[in-house]
Amino acid sequence: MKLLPRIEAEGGAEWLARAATQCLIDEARLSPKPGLVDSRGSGAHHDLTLDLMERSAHSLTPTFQALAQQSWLRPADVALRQTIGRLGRDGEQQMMAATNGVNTHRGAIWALGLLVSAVAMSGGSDSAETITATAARLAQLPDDAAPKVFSKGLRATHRYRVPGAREEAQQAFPHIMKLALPQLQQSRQHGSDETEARLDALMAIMTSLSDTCVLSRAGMEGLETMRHGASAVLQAGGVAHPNGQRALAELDRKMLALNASPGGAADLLAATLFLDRVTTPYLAN
Ligand SMILES: CC(C)(COP(=O)(O)OP(=O)(O)OC[C@H]1O[C@@H](n2cnc3c(N)ncnc32)[C@H](O)[C@@H]1O)[C@@H](O)C(=O)NCCC(=O)NCCS
Ligand SMILES: Nc1ncnc2c1ncn2[C@@H]1O[C@H](COP(=O)(O)OP(=O)(O)OP(=O)(O)O)[C@@H](O)[C@H]1O
Repeated sequence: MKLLPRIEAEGGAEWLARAATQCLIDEARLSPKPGLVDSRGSGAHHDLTLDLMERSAHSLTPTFQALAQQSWLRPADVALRQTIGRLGRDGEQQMMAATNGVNTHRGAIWALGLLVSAVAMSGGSDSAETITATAARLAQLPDDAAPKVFSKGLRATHRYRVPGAREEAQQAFPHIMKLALPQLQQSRQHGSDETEARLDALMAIMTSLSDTCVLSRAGMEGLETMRHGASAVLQAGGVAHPNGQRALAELDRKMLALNASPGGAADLLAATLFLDRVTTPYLAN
C-alpha cells in the first residue's frame, strides 16, 4: 500500500502530525468505551475529561511534526533514537503544561511517536508491516539520555511479570498487527459502521493486552475482567450486534466498579487508526 504522492508534496511532516493528533481525538471521542474517557464522560477517571484529552491531543501536534521532520529519510540508528527520545520527553512536558500536570497521553506519545518517526523514515511510502518493524527497531535501540524512573507502568510489569508499553513497541506492536487492524477490516467488511468497527478493534486489543494502567489500578482481577469481557463482546458478534452491545455495557459496568481503565489499549487503538489512515489512500487527505 502506498501513501498518496501528494502527501509529501504538501508537507509530509505536517500531514503526519495532523493525522496523529486527529487519531488521538477520534480515539478519545469514540463511545461507548469501557472505563475510558469518551464523549459520554470521564469513565473511571477523576482527573480526566474529554475536553482535557482534546486539548492534550492538540498540544502534541508540534511534537509529532518535529518527530517526523527529524526522522525524514533517516536510518534507524542510535543518534535518531536519542533525538526522538528527547522530542518525546519534550512532548510529555508540552502535554503536562496543557493539562496542568495530568497524564493524558504518555503512552500514546510513545506508540504514536515511534510510528510517526517510522513512517517519516521511509518518506511516507511503507506498508503497516514495514512501519511497525521500523518502529520496533527504534524502540530496541538504547537511549542513554533517558532518565531512570521507576514508573507505575514499569512497576506493574515487574510485579506481574508481564510485557508493557516498551515491549509492545519492541515486538513490532503485535496487538495492532495481529488483532486490532485485522478486526477493524473484518468488521467493516461485515457491514459494521465505522464506530462499531473501531470499538470492535478496541475489544480485540483488550482480549489479550497486559495493560499496565488496568494492572496498576485494579490488579490481575481487573485485567482478567477486561480480557473476558472483551472476548464476550466479540463472541456475541461484535458491537454491531445487540448481544455485543449488551456485553459491552456489562463490561463497562464491571470496569467502573473495579476503577479500571484500559489506557494502554486506548493508546494502541489510536495507533491502529493512525496506521490505517497512513496506509489507506482514500483516507489520506
Ligand atoms: C515507554 C514509556 C511509555 C514509559 O513506559 P513505562 O512502562 O515506564 O510506563 P508509564 O507508566 O510511564 O506509561 C505507560 C503507558 O503506556 C500505556 N500502556 C500500558 N500498558 C501497555 C501495553 N501493554 N502496551 C502498550 N501500551 C501500554 C499506557 O498508556 C500507560 O499509561 C514512555 O513514556 C517513555 O519511556 N518515553 C521516553 C521518551 C521516548 O523515548 N520517546 C520515543 C518515542 S516518542
Ligand atoms: N480515552 C482515554 N481515557 C483514559 N486514558 C486514556 C485514553 N486514551 C489514552 N489513555 C491513556 O491512558 C493513560 C492514563 O492512564 P492513568 O490515568 O492510569 O495514568 P496515571 O495518571 O499514570 O494514573 P492514575 O490516574 O491512576 O494516577 C495515558 O498514558 C493515556 O495515554
